[in-house]
Amino acid sequence: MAKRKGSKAPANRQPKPAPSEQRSAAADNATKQPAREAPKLPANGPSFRQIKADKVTCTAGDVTMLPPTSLTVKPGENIAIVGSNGAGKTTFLRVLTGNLQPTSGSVTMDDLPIDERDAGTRRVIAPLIGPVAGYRDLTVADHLILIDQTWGGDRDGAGERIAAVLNRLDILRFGNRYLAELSSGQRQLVELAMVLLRPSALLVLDEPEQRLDEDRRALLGDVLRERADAGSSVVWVCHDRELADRTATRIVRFPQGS
Ligand SMILES: Nc1ncnc2c1ncn2[C@@H]1O[C@H](COP(=O)(O)OP(=O)(O)OP(=O)(O)O)[C@@H](O)[C@H]1O
Repeated sequence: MAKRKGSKAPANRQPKPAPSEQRSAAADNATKQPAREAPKLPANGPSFRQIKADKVTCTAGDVTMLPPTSLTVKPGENIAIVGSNGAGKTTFLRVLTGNLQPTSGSVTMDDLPIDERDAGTRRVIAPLIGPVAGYRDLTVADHLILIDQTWGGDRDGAGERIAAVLNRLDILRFGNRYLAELSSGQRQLVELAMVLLRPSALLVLDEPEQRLDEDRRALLGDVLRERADAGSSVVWVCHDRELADRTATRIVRFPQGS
């Protein structure tokens, strides 16, 4: 039988794995790390001196989505925003992260305007606001590798970094699952892993305690405290007042002045 020209690999050389196989190998490494006492996650991002929202408002037609609100965030702060449904908390997080332009007022980082399309803004702020879209045919570890590599992680260290985040959130065993194979609480933890993994100096989280049981809420509190202790900052909306009280360095009630 005729052989196709050049189809035979040299005997002393293994064929190179396809990029997708390389990624899967890294994913396997990420999920095969031995279970151990989860160490604290290192602070892993750039820095800022001050992020300042100055009298921002948002309106849509005759609806006031956000009444005048001001907030200054400094490194190491862990600020929990609390308040009733419809008070404008999510709207404020979107304005703070540069996802939504305020109708009036301004948001600046070190005196420059915030804009989520700007790479400098995205390097500093890691938002988790609303549901995260995922790929049906990528596992949890595959998603994390995508994020790690997109944010410039070195390839050799990816498995270890991903295992550390999964381990810290006690979800290492779900690394090889598809997102559709997770419970809503497990999915919430995976989405948290996605923002914890990437470099940032400010985490902005909308109700990260949602769908978590009591133990996982306590774990979430520990992880957020660690981030702030390491000099990173956190601004999060929380409907669990007890968790907010024992976790945050500052509580801000919305609407302001109420
Ligand atoms: N796209 C929109 N168009 C018009 N009004 C909106 C829009 N999105 C939100 N709103 C309104 O803006 C106000 C603030 O909404 P927002 O989601 O910021 O509240 P919240 O404090 O996060 O509430 P919750 O605690 O229920 O999550 C609400 O009255 C809401 O109905």
